[in-house]
Amino acid sequence: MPVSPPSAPSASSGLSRMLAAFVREHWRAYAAAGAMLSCIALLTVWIPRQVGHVVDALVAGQLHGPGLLRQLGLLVAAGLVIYLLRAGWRLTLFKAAYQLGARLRTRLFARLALQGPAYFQAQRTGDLMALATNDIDTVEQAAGEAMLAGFDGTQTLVLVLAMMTVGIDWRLGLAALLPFPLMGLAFWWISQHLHQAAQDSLTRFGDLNQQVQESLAGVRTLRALGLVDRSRARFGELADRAAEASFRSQRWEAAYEPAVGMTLSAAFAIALAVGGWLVARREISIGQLTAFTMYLGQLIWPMFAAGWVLALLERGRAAWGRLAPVLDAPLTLADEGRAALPSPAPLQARGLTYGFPGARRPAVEGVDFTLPPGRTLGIVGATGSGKSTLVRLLLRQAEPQAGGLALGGVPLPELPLATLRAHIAWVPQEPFLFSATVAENIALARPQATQAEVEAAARLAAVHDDIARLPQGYATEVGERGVTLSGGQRQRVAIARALLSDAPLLVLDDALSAVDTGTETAILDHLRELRAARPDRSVIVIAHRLSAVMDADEILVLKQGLAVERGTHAELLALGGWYAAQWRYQQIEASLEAA
Ligand SMILES: Nc1ncnc2c1ncn2[C@@H]1O[C@H](COP(=O)(O)OP(=O)(O)OP(=O)(O)O)[C@@H](O)[C@H]1O
Repeated sequence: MPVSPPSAPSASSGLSRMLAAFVREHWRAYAAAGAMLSCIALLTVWIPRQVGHVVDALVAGQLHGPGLLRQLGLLVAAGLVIYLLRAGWRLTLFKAAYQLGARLRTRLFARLALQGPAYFQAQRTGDLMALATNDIDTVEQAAGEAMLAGFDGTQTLVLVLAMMTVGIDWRLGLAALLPFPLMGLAFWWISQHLHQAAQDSLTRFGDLNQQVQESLAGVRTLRALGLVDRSRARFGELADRAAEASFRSQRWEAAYEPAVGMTLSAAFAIALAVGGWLVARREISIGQLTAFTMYLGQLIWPMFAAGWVLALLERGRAAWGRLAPVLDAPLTLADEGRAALPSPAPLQARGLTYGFPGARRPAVEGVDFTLPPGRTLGIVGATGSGKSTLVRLLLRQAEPQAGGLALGGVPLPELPLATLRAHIAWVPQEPFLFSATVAENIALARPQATQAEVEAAARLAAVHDDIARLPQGYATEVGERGVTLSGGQRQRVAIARALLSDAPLLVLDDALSAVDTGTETAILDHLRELRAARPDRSVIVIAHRLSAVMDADEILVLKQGLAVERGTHAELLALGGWYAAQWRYQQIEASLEAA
């Protein structure tokens, strides 16, 4: 589901509230930048006035050699100071604006880190990535360029208007300003369209990002299925749409320029006609008319600034409209539990029931079990029978609709999530390896672990020899998603990671599916030996291969979410149900393979 933009007014007030809070916090930087801009504005309006005086003095023959040079020197010095102050305010202000970008990115990441899987199922990764990059850049520009250009433009406008009307001639001033209300109307009309265009452009960029993310993640599948051409065409189509949307937005932005140009041309024409008439009547001097037209020229900046600021704010509003719902989205995973975890803590499930949204029947229904500390629970069943759903409920990636799980008698929602996560070491069927060395990947949950501890965990997971054969051994970078390791090696690195974490409950969720039977036996033997050192460590083994659970203290057989059989390996064989049939089948399969 794409990130949906809320209505424009709420985005607008939200953006101004957020920006106001940011300016309050960084008021020193904004005040310093404002003061520099004020000096610039004063110097800017001083220059035409001075030029006017010089022109009048020259016309009257009162200014010669050294005096003229001094005046010119003053004007050059004023230009230089303006240049330095302009550099100063930009440096001061943009530093603050970049801090806003960094802060928003951190806030976004922190919020996303708290969301549960249900949230990510409803969001597109590429869209979220676009928010973290493109949309935040756009908001940052609203806080930097837009705020100060707005301030600068306004104060220049006020000063220039004052100089034109009060300082020179109010009738000439008013006459020259006649075309400006029309420009205001044009600005309003353009910004309405620009908001929509900017929103569209950001959304299209999100679509494009999503396509990049999906294509890169699934590049091998695309190649294997010969879908590269189709994917390229789709990508081209989305890139074209994003470019078109950007162009539409730029086109509306560019519309400010002719509006300013036409208004100023009209103002110049009026000023020259009315000014010429006033000069002829000797009500103003030629120098004053010169200064007046220079002031009119100076209005170009505030006008362009207004267009630019409006464009930046509209784009900022559109971006904030996409960002705010993600930053404020209610958490899909409540972390309100404050109870302490007793030790030892048996795991209990009572009437555990969960159905995925929209599913016709529950994925897990009325499941009961007890796993005392130090014991092993095996969970088996046909594919889709609800084994992984049970683990999801245990990790609180989803909340049961009926019944529940408790650790040491404390219902899971009453425990802080951090406590629950520290209690469980989970190895999924398809573990994720980060772009780091093998050693760092193993030591993920305990970065302070020594090399010897990392190696010991790798030996227990029967992956040490494989790692030793890698080019740089434990220091080998496994690259994005561990592409250099096989599926079975990745699984064993993840098992080593879980064993090193020392959590009291180890959950192997089909985590031995990609290793051969011999390696599986070795790992399970190691786990059994480990039990001697940590007698309170419990293990849940989910497997398709029954040899992985045959030594478990209790085995649960799931069928369409229901626990249909339970007992030890021997009891289940004696029962003659699904387990016994499956066991026989797998034994025959193994002997055929051996032959
Ligand atoms: N995210 C999901 N949304 C909707 N339905 C889902 C989702 N994940 C699983 N299911 C459904 O829930 C049921 C149980 O799935 P689950 O993954 O728990 O089975 P499993 O026993 O672990 O299967 P396998 O052995 O293939 O991993 C299946 O019918 C599956 O289609």
